[in-house]
Amino acid sequence: MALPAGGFAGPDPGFDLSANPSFTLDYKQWVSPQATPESRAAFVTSLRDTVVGLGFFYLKDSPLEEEGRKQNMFELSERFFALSLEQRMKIDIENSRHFRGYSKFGDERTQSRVDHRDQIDYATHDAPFSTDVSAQTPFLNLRGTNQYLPDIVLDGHERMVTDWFARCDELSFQLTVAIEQALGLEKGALTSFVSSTELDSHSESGGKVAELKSLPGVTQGKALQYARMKMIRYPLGELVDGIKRTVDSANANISTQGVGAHKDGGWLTLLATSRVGGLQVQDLSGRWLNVPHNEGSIVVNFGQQFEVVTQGLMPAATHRVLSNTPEQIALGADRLSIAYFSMPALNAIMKPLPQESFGKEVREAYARAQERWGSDEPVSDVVRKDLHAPLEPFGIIAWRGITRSHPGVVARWHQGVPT
Ligand SMILES: O=C(O)CCC(=O)C(=O)O
Ligand SMILES: [Fe+2]
Repeated sequence: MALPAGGFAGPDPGFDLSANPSFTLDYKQWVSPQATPESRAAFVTSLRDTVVGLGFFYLKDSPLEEEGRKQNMFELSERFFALSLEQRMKIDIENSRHFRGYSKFGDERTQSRVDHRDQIDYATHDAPFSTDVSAQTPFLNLRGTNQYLPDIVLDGHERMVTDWFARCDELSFQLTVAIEQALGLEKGALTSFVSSTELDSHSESGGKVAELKSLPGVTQGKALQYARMKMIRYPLGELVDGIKRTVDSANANISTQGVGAHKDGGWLTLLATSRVGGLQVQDLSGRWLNVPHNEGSIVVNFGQQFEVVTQGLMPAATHRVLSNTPEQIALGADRLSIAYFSMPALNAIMKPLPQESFGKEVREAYARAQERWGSDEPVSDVVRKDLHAPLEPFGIIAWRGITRSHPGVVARWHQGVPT
């Protein structure tokens, strides 16, 4: 197969995803007044190639770019991180048994090593389950309300985050519809279990990739829709908020781990970046590729439940963020990002689809990807099946992922609860 324009035949540590046009998809081809059946078909074809080949791509001209929305969110993020630590700690994540709120610098770990970032976590805003019910089913503690600073301290916090979250919900739904087509699946096969949009309003069939587990305290047949979002900062400097950057035991250098190598645990991630780079994705052969900020685009990638459903045909991309690197120090600015994670419903049991359900185009695209990256078996810095739990509801996986990232919340609210 001919290499795509921009070529990357051999190992090239400097390879940059934005340099190759085949990794940028145009959302206007899929949803916009100008979209035509031909442009929609072209979008589905490009999506199939990027999803199967890497699982990481830029999406340009999505609604998140409209009306200055993205700039306004980054401006909100800058205002938040400019507040004193004392003010930021008013919404400390440890105040919340639902794992929502601010985590200070150095509090999070990936693969047992410290991540050098601080962030606010949000999730679908819902009335919490009673403590009786959630004691029986610990992951029901994930449902609940967010923490926001009052407008007088951070003007627009709740309003802007709520708006961004809702738009990401809709965008992730629209992309999931496109993915159903890219995989040759029936309409509703995926959307009915992964979207935060109400089940019945969109789906026609459903029941293909998951079933809902009945749980005490939960109405039979009701999907517990759930998504998360984070506003993240990767600050420069060896000392942040009085906390020291750690030293890498392997080489005695100051750590550049912004967030360590991982695969997202859920379904689909929408990541808005600011101009400071540092994000990298691992290709199928294990090489790290740079994913710099691309003006007018967000980054989209897939989580491990996508890997489960496609039986590994579409591995979730392993990625990481380097921070406080010489390039970033030269730029003199912190990296900021806003990540939205769509997930299966908490009570959905995801089922691998039989291989025959994928169209032959999918298998062909996979063969092309293996050739492109020179790899038969995907190589990753993350253990295989990290967050897979066959025959268990997704909530168990979500609970496992979040409890290992935030031991402080577990110590405060969930001592003795299985994680
Ligand atoms: O901040 C970024 O650019 C990536 C964040 C990320 O991968 C995550 O939080 O899962
Ligand atoms: Fe991630």
